Amino acid sequence: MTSPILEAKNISKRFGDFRALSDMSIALRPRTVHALIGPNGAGKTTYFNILSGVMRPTSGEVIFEGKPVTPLQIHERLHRGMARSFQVTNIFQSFTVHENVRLAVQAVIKSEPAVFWRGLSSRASIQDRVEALLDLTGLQGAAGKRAGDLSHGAQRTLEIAMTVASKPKLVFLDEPLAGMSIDDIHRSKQLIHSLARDMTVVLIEHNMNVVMDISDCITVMAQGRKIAEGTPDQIRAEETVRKAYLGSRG
Ligand SMILES: Nc1ncnc2c1ncn2[C@@H]1O[C@H](COP(=O)(O)OP(=O)(O)OP(=O)(O)O)[C@@H](O)[C@H]1O
Repeated sequence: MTSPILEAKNISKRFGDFRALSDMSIALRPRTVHALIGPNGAGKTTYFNILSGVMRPTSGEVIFEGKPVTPLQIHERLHRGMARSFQVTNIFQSFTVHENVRLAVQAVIKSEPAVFWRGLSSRASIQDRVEALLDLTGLQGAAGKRAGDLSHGAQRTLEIAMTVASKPKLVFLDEPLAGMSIDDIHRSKQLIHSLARDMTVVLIEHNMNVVMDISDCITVMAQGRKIAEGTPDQIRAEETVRKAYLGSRG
């Protein structure tokens, strides 16, 4: 079996006396889509923040490609190949789509070790990378538009283009399909699938139909614990999952 690209071992998180996460372990296989789901307050965001480096755990360890990354900051994790989306607030609304993507590519070149970006510092290769990202995300047609004039769905897609500018090996997407129209959801599902050809995708998503469609593996959380994990078919068949969701609605 392939070694996991990311592992979390026995992660716990306390906020004062409140235990938000208890003993959460996970192992992500390379080039898969892995979803975190669970009722409101289950601890998904806290776990996501700890895995991606926004927050430190109270105890436990995060390991990327066999090396501990628990104490590393986000930018240090980016150097290793872990990227995370930060919602549309990262987009420059008055700049064009092309300019936004170019800025993301240039920002990575500035911050990355030369070895990672060797051959990508010339103007032509920056342009090539921008075109490749626009192509990947289907945003070529909108390249000259002001980002602020895009639909919500297209802005989220732009955010993904900017997040993967660094060619990460692992990308964290926080509710990438939230607030999207049906058409946008369909396009974004295909985009997430195509990302997983080159990288591992970890996402939090509330739309269960989408999660079932696009995930290779799903971790179900409730009250700060993992209550189930498996393929969409395995999760559908889990009685504990049904109970957790019904419990949260009832
Ligand atoms: N900074 C914090 N200080 C205190 N409690 C917190 C903090 N962040 C989260 N919590 C609590 O931890 C629990 C888990 O929150 P978290 O946001 O991780 O859940 P979630 O599964 O992402 O929920 P949702 O689906 O509603 O976003 C909640 O009870 C929340 O109130």
